[in-house]
Amino acid sequence: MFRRSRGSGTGGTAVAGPVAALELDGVTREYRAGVRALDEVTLRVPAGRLLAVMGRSGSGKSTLLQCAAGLDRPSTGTVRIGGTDLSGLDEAALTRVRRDRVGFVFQALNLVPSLSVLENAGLPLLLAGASDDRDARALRALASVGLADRAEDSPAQLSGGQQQRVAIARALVTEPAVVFADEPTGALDPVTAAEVLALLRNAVDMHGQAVVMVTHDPVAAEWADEAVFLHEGRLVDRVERPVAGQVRDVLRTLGHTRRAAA
Ligand SMILES: Nc1ncnc2c1ncn2[C@@H]1O[C@H](COP(=O)(O)OP(=O)(O)OP(=O)(O)O)[C@@H](O)[C@H]1O
Repeated sequence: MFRRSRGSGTGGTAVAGPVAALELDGVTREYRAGVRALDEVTLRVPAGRLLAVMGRSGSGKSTLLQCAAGLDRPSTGTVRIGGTDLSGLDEAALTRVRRDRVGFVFQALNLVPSLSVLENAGLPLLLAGASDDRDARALRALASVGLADRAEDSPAQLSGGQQQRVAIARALVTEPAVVFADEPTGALDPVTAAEVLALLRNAVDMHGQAVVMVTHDPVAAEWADEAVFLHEGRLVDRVERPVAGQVRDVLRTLGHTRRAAA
């Protein structure tokens, strides 16, 4: 059984200090003029911290993740990854930041079915042009999620939880400073979800990575050092060391249905 534990953390999202793994300053994203999917969001995620991003459907969570990860450009405001201001980068430089400093885990697993588990885990290294030690690094990443013995299988031969662990190995293989996870446990049963969350927690506690995780699940949020809450694009609340009951209360206050906050 996995036990939830937390590292010491290195301060809240709003605390100034040494260069943060991720910083958003006044980030606004308008898909249509006058309609703000994100509205002046400011937050700071130091290395060694797991942040849960919560809020009802349509509150801007995915938009925040996309802007923070350099997959989308804010309308106004600044995103910095490891101190690098993304707005100053052209597409090629932005691609390099995404490739070298960022890892992604999505609910839709998007493993490549025609590639082996090992090849999937090593894909970011292939895209980065690393050749010599690609398989060894991919195997190490697979070992870190307990799947070294499935390296030669195809993704279809694995369970949903195992596939999500491959997706985590793939996100960690480049040893990125920041890992973004969009509903990483949304499709998993509670035990398998706990295994996946333990892996993200381990990345934070053992390797000092920053993890930003979108989740609807108050129990998943308990694995975070801090939960922040979006409402109509605005960051309206934050809870240090969240516990599920407290998170449910905040979600209800923000108009979550009982079912969504269960
Ligand atoms: N590409 C787009 N074009 C126009 N509007 C968009 C686009 N993407 C998102 N939106 C709008 O921006 C707002 C925030 O959407 P977003 O997907 O970030 O919310 P969310 O909190 O992630 O929702 P969910 O929990 O349902 O995934 C919503 O009103 C949505 O309709």
